[in-house]
Order: sequence, then structure tokens, then C-alpha cells
Amino acid sequence: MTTVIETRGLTKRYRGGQLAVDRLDLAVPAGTVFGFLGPNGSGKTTTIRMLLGLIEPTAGSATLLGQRMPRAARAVLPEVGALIEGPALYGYLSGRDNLVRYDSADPTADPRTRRARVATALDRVGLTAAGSKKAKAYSLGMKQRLGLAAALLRPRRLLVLDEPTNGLDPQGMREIRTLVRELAADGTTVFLSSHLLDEIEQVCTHAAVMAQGRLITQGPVAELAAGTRGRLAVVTPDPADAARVLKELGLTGVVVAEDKVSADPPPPDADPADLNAALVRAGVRVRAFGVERASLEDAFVALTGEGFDVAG
Ligand SMILES: Nc1ncnc2c1ncn2[C@@H]1O[C@H](COP(=O)(O)OP(=O)(O)OP(=O)(O)O)[C@@H](O)[C@H]1O
Repeated sequence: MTTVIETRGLTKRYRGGQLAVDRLDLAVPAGTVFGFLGPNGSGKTTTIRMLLGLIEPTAGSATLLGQRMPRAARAVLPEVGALIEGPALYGYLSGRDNLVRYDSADPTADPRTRRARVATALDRVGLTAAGSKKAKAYSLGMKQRLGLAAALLRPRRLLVLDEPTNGLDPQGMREIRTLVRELAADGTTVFLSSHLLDEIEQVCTHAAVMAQGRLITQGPVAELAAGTRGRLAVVTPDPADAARVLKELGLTGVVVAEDKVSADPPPPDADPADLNAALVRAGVRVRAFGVERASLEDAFVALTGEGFDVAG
């Protein structure tokens, strides 16, 4: 399997002294939708800037499509579509004319086929009907889609998207996610950063998890959570009693939601059968009892010992 992004010991310390990325070893296999997950401030944008050759690493190396960055930027970047920190658009131009501008800025783009390329890109992101509208009249979601269209004006082997759904409403988020899946189905490798765990679980085949500039884990999404115990869940007509007993048994994070009581994963030495027996002994009527499948969030908490929403 070839890797389209590879970093070794990649490190960035900003001038003020902030260590934003700390000895990162990342390997993104070709053909994946690769989620780059981490709370705000964990170093995702800094990493992406180094990958694209926009800033120099303090130490370590980054290769993109097999070539060293930033040295190979001129050769490699034409094959990489990027959307970082919202697209730069001319508000007074229509969406279509914004794309014409982008296309004209590409010296390798044939002007004779420009109109057709722009039309195809607009169509790809579902903006054909809104193509003549001024960009300043676009919603945030439409602006993101126009940015994606710009990244798709020529065939790309890799798309790098920094928080593509940030600030979008649920409908806008769904549209971008659907688009990402379609692009991946066409064979483009997509590397997308996000601070949303469920987004990564929904669209990504693989993920790397960052916290405070360091890589916590990476691999297929299905495997990341596999080594982690899930939450304990009890369905009962006596939820208040069940919650009390679970707390007395030393379980943490006890949450009651109607007839379901859940708790943080029990410690490895606690046999779920004993917990169930203790509930029944205390007179709690148990309808269902089990350990749920671990989510990526459970894995993150287990790996870092922290909640996911920590700021770096
Ligand atoms: N230009 C800069 N100069 C100094 N420090 C910076 C600079 N850019 C980012 N940082 C710091 O580096 C750390 C990592 O920031 P970065 O933007 O890479 O994280 P992130 O994971 O992309 O977060 P977010 O999702 O909030 O963008 C943060 O502590 C941030 O304050």
C-alpha cells in the first residue's frame, strides 16, 4: 500500500516558543478518507501548513505524494487540492466567475476548455443553479462548496481539507460529508481535519488522533476503538436505584436517561457479571445489561485520560 502523506519526527515550535507539533509520525495510505482528529489547538492546522509547504518545520520531514516538502512544492501541489481556513473569494463576483479567476491563475490550465472545467466543478458541488449569484450572497455552506469546486478544477490525487464543516449548519455539514464520500469513491485520497468525533466516525475510513501537538494513535477507524472498553449500560424500570448502586460499586460517569443508566467503562478487573449480580441483590430489576461498543470518544478518553473538549 502506498502512502500519500508521510511525516517523520515532524515538529513545529513557533517563534513565541509554543510547541505546536511534537515529533509527528503520520502515514496516510492512498485511497483512504483520513480523519485528522484533535481538539482545538492540538496542532492540526500547523501540521497541514507544513504538509503544504506554507511554513517550514522546526525539525523532521514531510513527504507529499512521495516527494519532500517544501522542496517539491512546485511539482507536487498541482496534484493536491486544498481548502484551508475558508476559501478566499471575491464577494462581488459570481460563484462561476470566482472559479474562472482561480482557473486563470493556473498557468497549466488551457483557457479554451476553461468554461467547461468551471461548469463541471460547479456541477460536482451542486452549485450550478447558484453559479450566477454573487459570492457575497452565498451561505457559509455554499462558500465552502465553492472552495471545494476551486480545489476540483483539475484532477487531484489528494484533497486536504482543514475543518471543512466548521461553522456549517447540520444540512451544510451533511452536504459536505456526502461530497467527501463521493470524491473518495472516485479514487481521490481525502485528508480532512476535524475536532468533531462523530464526523470522523461517519465519513473516515482511517484516522489519526492528536492531543497537544502529539500523535496519540492512528489506523483504521474500526480498529482505533477496538482495544477500548465501552460504557456500561443497564436498562431498568428502577433507574435511580441502579444509578445509586453503580456509584456505590465505585463506577464513575453515571448518567441516567429515562430507563437507561450508563457509566464509564468498568475497570478491567471488574467482572460485568459481578456488577449485574450486585444490582439484582440490591433489588434493582434489570431488563438489559451490557458493555457497549466503544466509540472513538471512549478511545480518546482512555488514551489521554482527558475529556475530548480540552483546549490546548
Ligand atoms: N502563528 C502562530 N504563532 C504562535 N503560536 C501559534 C501560531 N499558530 C498556532 N499557534 C499555537 O499552536 C498550537 C496549535 O495550533 P493549531 O492551529 O495548529 O491547532 P489546531 O489543532 O488546528 O486548532 P484549531 O482547530 O483551533 O485550529 C496552539 O496552541 C496555537 O495557539
